[in-house]
Amino acid sequence: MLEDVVLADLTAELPSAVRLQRLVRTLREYFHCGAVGLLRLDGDALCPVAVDGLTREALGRRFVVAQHPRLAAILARRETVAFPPDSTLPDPYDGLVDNQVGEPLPVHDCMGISLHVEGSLWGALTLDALTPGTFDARAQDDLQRFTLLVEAAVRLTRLEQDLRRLRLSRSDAVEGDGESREGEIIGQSPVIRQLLDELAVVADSDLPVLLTGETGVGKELFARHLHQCSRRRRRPLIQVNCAALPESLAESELFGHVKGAFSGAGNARAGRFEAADGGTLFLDEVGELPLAIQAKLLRTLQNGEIQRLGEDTPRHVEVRVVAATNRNLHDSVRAGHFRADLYHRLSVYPVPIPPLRERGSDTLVLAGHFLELNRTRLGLRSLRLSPEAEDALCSYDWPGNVRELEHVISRAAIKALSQGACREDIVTLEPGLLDLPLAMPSAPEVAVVPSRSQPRESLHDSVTRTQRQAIRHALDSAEGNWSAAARLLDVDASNLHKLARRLGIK
Ligand SMILES: Nc1ncnc2c1ncn2[C@@H]1O[C@H](COP(=O)(O)OP(=O)(O)OP(=O)(O)O)[C@@H](O)[C@H]1O
Repeated sequence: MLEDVVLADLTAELPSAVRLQRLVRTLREYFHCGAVGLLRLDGDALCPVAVDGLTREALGRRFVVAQHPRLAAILARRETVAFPPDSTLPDPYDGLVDNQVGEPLPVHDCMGISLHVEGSLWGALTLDALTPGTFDARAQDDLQRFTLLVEAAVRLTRLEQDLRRLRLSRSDAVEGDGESREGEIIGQSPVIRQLLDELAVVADSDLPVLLTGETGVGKELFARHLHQCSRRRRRPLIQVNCAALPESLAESELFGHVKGAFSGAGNARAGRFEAADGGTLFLDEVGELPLAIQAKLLRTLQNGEIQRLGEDTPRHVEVRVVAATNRNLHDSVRAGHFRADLYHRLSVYPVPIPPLRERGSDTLVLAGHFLELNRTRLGLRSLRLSPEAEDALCSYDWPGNVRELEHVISRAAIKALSQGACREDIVTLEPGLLDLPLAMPSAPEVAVVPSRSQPRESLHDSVTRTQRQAIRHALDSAEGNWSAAARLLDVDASNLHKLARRLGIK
């Protein structure tokens, strides 16, 4: 029964975007139709918040109601409005239905109904069926009946969003409620909301996803979120950092090996692909994968089979691959460092994660989140930013993105505490406290001329000291992540490793 399925989803602990996504999918299955859209009224336009059977472009659209007579007719009434195949009114989804490949919609059935939440018009639900006659009188009645459930799901989502907003707006944190959770995606800016909506849609498909974006934007966090939102969430999520895989071990790490496959292979071992069977394999920094392994990865993506090193018989694996990179893979392909065919396989669904500087007020929302985490860790009653510190955070460019912000706040909080800045249990972060990390020098700026206090330092010593400083600083900023540090210094990760070893940096 449709009611049972929807009710189960309403009471299950699901991210709200996933709940709405499952709802439209359930409706599409129940009504045996080609596409279902749940649209929220935003000013003069209807904006899809969950779709099934429509292309991803539909999600980013604003359908201005006055330009779409079908939508206007649906919004004008409180009961099901049906458009039979002979209706002359244009369908707003022309070219957006998934199997249309941009073709105009053929003769089809359509029906829709307006949705009301807390007494006011909220939006609309639309259904399109490519087989005329699908939406008979009974289907129209059913839609009317189920609308109550759809409205309940929308109301629940709204309540959750209000609660979340309330929680985040309490920058003046009250006594320890410990509600700020690590690993949670924080952000209310339109770009992040749209991103989350998009991920909710793609999560349930098995399409490979390629997350791109600068260092520290949260690619790993979003990859985890994608897995959590997918039907695979009870199965493993296995992460592989491709930059940390030495070429000699990469094959056995990914695909496993049999006993004696190479010297040192004392026992047979399953690789990461097998470990991720039924779940998700997250290939972080995929742009760093050695070319020889790229060919093998491509084969696995093509036929779903892996071959353990030293074994002849292939094994079948059922794995969804999510990859991430902060390189421009187009450039890597052009430079011959990345296979074009693998690039096309991995980027079936590319998801660019926006840099922090494009997320508007999210900088302060995130700062509030990290402050709250530090407050709990440091056992403080209250911790807040001074207005000057807020201004400084907002006017900074954040080349290291959210990771850099996280560090800035942690350092500033600890510094404030260590300097005894506590007054009646309230710590105010003064702007000066942010100066050090905010002025994070890029590599060339670190290369300072020896100071007067070291007049006899040789050129060699001076260079070594500067290199050491720059590497430590970059590693510190990148939280010990070598590839991220290499990117901050604009050097190759393996060169950085070599140089660090020579300089005695562990
Ligand atoms: N929207 C967000 N909400 C809360 N925390 C975030 C958010 N985005 C990123 N973070 C935090 O910032 C840090 C860096 O994120 P993450 O490691 O996912 O970035 P990344 O893009 O994978 O970086 P890199 O390319 O350098 O590996 C992590 O501690 C993560 O939890």
